[in-house]
Amino acid sequence: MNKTSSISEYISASAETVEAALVSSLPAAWHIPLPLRESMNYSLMAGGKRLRPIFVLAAAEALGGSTEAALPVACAIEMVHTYSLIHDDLPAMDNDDYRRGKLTNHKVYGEAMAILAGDALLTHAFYSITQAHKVHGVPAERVLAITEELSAYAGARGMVGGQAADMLGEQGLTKLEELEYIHTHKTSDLIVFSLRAGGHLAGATDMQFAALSEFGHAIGLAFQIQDDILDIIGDEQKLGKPVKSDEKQMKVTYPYFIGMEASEQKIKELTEQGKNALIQAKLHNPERLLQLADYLMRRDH
Ligand SMILES: CC(C)=CCC/C(C)=C/COP(=O)(O)OP(=O)(O)O
Ligand SMILES: C=C(C)CCOP(=O)(O)OP(=O)(O)O
Repeated sequence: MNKTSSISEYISASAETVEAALVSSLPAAWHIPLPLRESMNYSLMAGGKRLRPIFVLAAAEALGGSTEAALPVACAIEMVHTYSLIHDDLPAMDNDDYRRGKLTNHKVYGEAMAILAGDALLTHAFYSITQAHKVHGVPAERVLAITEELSAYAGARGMVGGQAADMLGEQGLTKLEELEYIHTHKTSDLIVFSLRAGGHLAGATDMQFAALSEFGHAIGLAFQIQDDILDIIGDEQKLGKPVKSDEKQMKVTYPYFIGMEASEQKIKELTEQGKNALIQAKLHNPERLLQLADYLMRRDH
């Protein structure tokens, strides 16, 4: 992809590359019960913006690394994200019927198979990461660091912890800091992981890792606030999932806490803050990451 293409063209081309890799990520030769294989592929191949894998590729590129070798890690984070959406939609959690413009996984395959598809996608993500070393020759110590970070950012002290706090918060949040904790872990952590994984693949320095983390944290918070705004004013067709879902579940969100205008202002501030952190780190080629941040601030799906 040449440097002068627009950010939308860059996103479409990167998403296509990721999807091609995802299609063959679950080997056809493996003996897997058919409904489980279908249920995994149903959600994995249902579309979605592929934002997190694009961040892996763009971060590797920002540091002059290979995007080809980054693909197994890009696929891995999309598998973790997809598992989290399957489980988030279950009756025991958000109880949603539509996701990515299609019926949710449990609506098609039943709750038991949806839970198992999520479990299998999470497990397969760790297998996929090993392929960065075995197939693409990424040094084992870099793959080890990525594995350790995925377990941290996706697990109990990361996304799962954030989701648990979100569930507990439905009983009544009183402080903005509590909401920020939830967003940091539920949403930012996978974005921070994606950027840092790109950093590991390309051999980032400590200063570069710090900038990638700060950028990811800020962009992740802005992303979740935008998600909550779109839940109020967004278009269900474009989003591919129901709106007014937060209100239905009486979820306390940024627009509820500080109002719509202040939430939009907060998104702008966080985006600027994230971009500044990146600019100061003087990466080799940060353009795409900076453009992605601006693009996400204006997104409608
Ligand atoms: C361990 C699990 C299940 C994690 C889920 C994490 C997550 C970010 C869910 C979607 O959040 P949301 O409910 O705010 O978004 P949406 O509007 O897409 O449902
Ligand atoms: C963290 C949130 C808000 C869940 C939805 O994430 P995305 O908006 O990235 O979902 P897809 O495009 O992958 O479906």
